[in-house]
Parts: sequence; structure tokens; C-alpha cells
Amino acid sequence: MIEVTGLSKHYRSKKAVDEVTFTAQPGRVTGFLGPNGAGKSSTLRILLDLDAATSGQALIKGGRYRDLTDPLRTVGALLDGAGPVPERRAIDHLSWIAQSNRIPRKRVREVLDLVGLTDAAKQRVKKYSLGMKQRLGLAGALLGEPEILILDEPVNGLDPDGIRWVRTFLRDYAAGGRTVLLSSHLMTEMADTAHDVVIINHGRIVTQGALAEITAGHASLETAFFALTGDRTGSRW
Ligand SMILES: Nc1ncnc2c1ncn2[C@@H]1O[C@H](COP(=O)(O)OP(=O)(O)OP(=O)(O)O)[C@@H](O)[C@H]1O
Repeated sequence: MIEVTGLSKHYRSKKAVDEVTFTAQPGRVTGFLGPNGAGKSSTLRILLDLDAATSGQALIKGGRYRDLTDPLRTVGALLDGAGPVPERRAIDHLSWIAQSNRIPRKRVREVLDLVGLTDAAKQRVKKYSLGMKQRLGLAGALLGEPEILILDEPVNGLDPDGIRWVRTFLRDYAAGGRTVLLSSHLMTEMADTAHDVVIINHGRIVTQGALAEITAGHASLETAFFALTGDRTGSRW
């Protein structure tokens, strides 16, 4: 389980994250939704101890990320900008992570297969398309067969087949009792993927709950968002 409580992150006078509280439960895919600049990545970075909170808490299984005894086997993460060395072959990139975390080498082949990169395993990452890089990032997140997945915009750059694959994969992953938290600014996509949604706008939580509850009385998740925020432009999504 992921528990974020009263979390704030200020960059000088900018309140990027403002008293954010939500949970992501095991067995569920939780969509963390909001327009560009809403505060999603800042929240996820704090959760993964890549940045410090101004105040509040972000806990994984009741503790901080830095205190996890076996982080890669507990949490798999995919964050923007945390890419592999471009000159490296995909298989070498994954093998290096596996080796440094005492993960058996055969797991590298398994995750490459899982994300559909077996045939491109020996290519250098600089030759990968954006979608292939996303798949490789996911493969890295899955290496430790973690019980929690934290993914920042995982469908960015994927083609429709890739998007469908991610959706099915994450739902199946959560069905096994695992916790999946993914951020997105794509409401339509999230409506097909998440069981629960947490909507953030201008650093503050607008609403959260089961997708069906939030969309009740609205034509779509998108119209629910605009009704809840009074934001009619939709231009930043
Ligand atoms: N290191 C930083 N220094 C100053 N401001 C920052 C920094 N990182 C983020 N911000 C600001 O904090 C706000 C939230 O940014 P954040 O990246 O968390 O949003 P986001 O919801 O992930 O957006 P996107 O979908 O565009 O990635 C934005 O206004 C952003 O400009």
C-alpha cells in the first residue's frame, strides 16, 4: 500500500504539491491524474525519495522508500528522465541492474519477453524509438517482480497496441494483489485502466475514489474533471 499524507512541496514561492493526501491500495490500479504541471511527478519523486518534501509524508508499506530492505523487489518505478545510457545495449542495461540487485540473469530475458523487446534486446538504446524506451523502462521496473509499481506517464510514446498492452498488463498485475500507481494526463486512457483515480490540479487534490463513483452522473471522466474544477479550457491536458 502507498500512503501519502498532507504532502507539500514548495519550490520557492511555488506550491507544486499542496497538502496532498491519498492512498493506493493493493489489488487496485490507482490513476494519478492531472494536467501538465499539476504536481504528479513531484509527488512521485518524493515517494521514491528522489526529492525531499517540504512537509508531510509519503510512505510505501508503512515506511519510507530509503528504509526498504530490498527496494527493487518491493517497488518497481518508471520515471521520466531516468533513462539508460544511450550507448548501452538494452540487454546490458537490464543485466547491470539485475546483477547489482542479485536478480537472476534469466529474469532479464523474461522481462524483455514480457515487454516485447526480445528481438531488439541487443540493439543500442540510442537506436530505440520513444515507445521502445518506454517498454525498456517498464522492463527495468519489473525486474524485481515488485509488489508495488509506480509509473510516471507509462503510455507516453506508445502506439495503440502498446497502450492496450500496458492497460491489460497493469490490470493483471494488480489482480494478483499488487499495488499499481500510475500518473497520466490522459483522462480517456485512465478511464480504461484505473480502478481508482486521484485527481490533482494546481498541486491540490480535486477528488479521489473509485472510478465509477467519480464518473457517476457525468458523461466521462473528462467531463467529471471539468465539472469538479470549473476548468473549461482543457488546453493543458
Ligand atoms: N525543480 C523544480 N524547480 C522549480 N519548479 C519546479 C521544479 N519541479 C517542478 N516544478 C514546478 O512544479 C509544478 C509541478 O510540476 P510537476 O512536474 O510535478 O507536474 P506534473 O503534474 O508531473 O506535470 P507534467 O504532466 O507536465 O509532467 C510545475 O509548475 C513545475 O513547473
